[in-house]
Amino acid sequence: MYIVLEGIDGAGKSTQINYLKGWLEDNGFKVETIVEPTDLEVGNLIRQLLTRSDATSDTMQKTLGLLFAADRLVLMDKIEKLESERTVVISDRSFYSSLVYQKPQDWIREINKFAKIPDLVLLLDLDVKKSVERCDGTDEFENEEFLTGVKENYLALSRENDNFKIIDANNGPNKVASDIKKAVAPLFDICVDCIR
Ligand SMILES: Nc1ncnc2c1ncn2[C@@H]1O[C@H](COP(=O)(O)OP(=O)(O)O)[C@@H](O)[C@H]1O
Ligand SMILES: Cc1cn([C@H]2C[C@H](O)[C@@H](COP(=O)(O)OP(=O)(O)O)O2)c(=O)[nH]c1=O
Repeated sequence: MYIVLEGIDGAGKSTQINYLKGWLEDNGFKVETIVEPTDLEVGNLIRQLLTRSDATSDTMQKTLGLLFAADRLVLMDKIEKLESERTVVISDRSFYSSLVYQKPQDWIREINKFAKIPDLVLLLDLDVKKSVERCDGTDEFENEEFLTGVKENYLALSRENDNFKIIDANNGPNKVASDIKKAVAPLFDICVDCIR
């Protein structure tokens, strides 16, 4: 099982992944978490480029698109191996992030053709103003105008793909965690009514 948390910067992905991992482990499942970009060589290069003032330029967005795809490629074997060992994989971001942050979208789809399609995408939908408030502003993407476009792109993707479930990330952490559990429970035959 390959589950992905998506959402704009500061939506609560890292926070919720830890809750979800613990809950699934309490229900008897083996769980591994991964994050994009990785902390490997390509991922570290990406994080450096994200702080450049021209990070949102057309050329840099194409460069970043290629680098994110290269960084992701390495993860595909890891996901395959974990799934073969019946381990649940929960990822902080996926190729959907490239589709909503980079452009042109048809080209991004092309260079990510290798990427595995998640069984479930939990889109943590947060108000853009809250996102900017929560972020430290180190990367160029963390501005209201850019993230407004990203949020719209996410919602468009959720309308086009039936593996997406939208979670209201404007609520407190416990309510968000409860909504995520209710969305995930059916995949694991866990009783939804037992979730507080
Ligand atoms: N539901 C929430 N309500 C208020 N603050 C939150 C919530 N979830 C996370 N935060 C805070 O917002 C910031 C970003 O959370 P994080 O989980 O790192 O988001 P992401 O991984 O999506 O960037 C952190 O300071 C975290 O403590
Ligand atoms: C995986 C991925 C991330 N990103 C962006 C989203 C974030 O702004 C940044 C990742 O930096 P990060 O600090 O991990 O942000 P977040 O905690 O919000 O995930 O890279 C892309 O633009 N394309 C991608 O394919």
